[in-house]
Amino acid sequence: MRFHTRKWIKPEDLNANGTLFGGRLLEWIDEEAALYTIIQLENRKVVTKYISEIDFRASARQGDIIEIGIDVVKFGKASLTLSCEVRNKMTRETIITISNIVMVNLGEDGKALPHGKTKIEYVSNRLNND
Ligand SMILES: CCCCCCCCCCCCCCCC(=O)SCCNC(=O)CCNC(=O)[C@H](O)C(C)(C)COP(=O)(O)OP(=O)(O)OC[C@H]1O[C@@H](n2cnc3c(N)ncnc32)[C@H](O)[C@@H]1OP(=O)(O)O
Repeated sequence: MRFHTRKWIKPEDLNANGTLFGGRLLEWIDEEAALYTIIQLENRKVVTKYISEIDFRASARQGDIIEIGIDVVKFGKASLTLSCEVRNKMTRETIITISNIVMVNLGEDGKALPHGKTKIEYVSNRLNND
């Protein structure tokens, strides 16, 4: 799993217990999954279709740095299924895991459209193919 993004927990990210607000973390994960999908499928029109069980295993506190990891579970026809792990950068403790996030590639009409991708592509590979 590659951990692309880091976030610094600020006062506005906290819940009433003084720990990281779960809704904020899910917002960051959704954005990360969308960006990952946009880059992999080379299409700006993608949506989140389905998110499986979310296991909050630990929390984070103000000042902590967390990192968000995304991996590909499978390439479907119009879908891309991702998994996610968020961990504390300092302690390496896992904060959350999500096994399946299904993103769907859309056409101009807003309907599911096959993306034609079958494997992860890296920028360096794309540049070599140009
Ligand atoms: C380079 C940088 C650029 C930067 C650029 C910035 C832009 C930065 C903007 C980012 C922004 C992004 C967006 C953020 C994430 C939202 O916030 S998205 C908003 C929340 N999501 C939605 O509103 C989606 C609403 N749902 C829908 O519109 C329709 O259900 C959909 C997605 C079009 C799918 O319709 P459908 O009739 O179910 O389609 P269908 O063909 O049956 O299924 C399509 C695929 O989904 C799968 N699927 C369907 N239902 C399920 C299910 N329940 N469970 C699992 N899989 C399912 C199917 O198996 C199928 O997979 P494939 O076999 O094709 O691989």
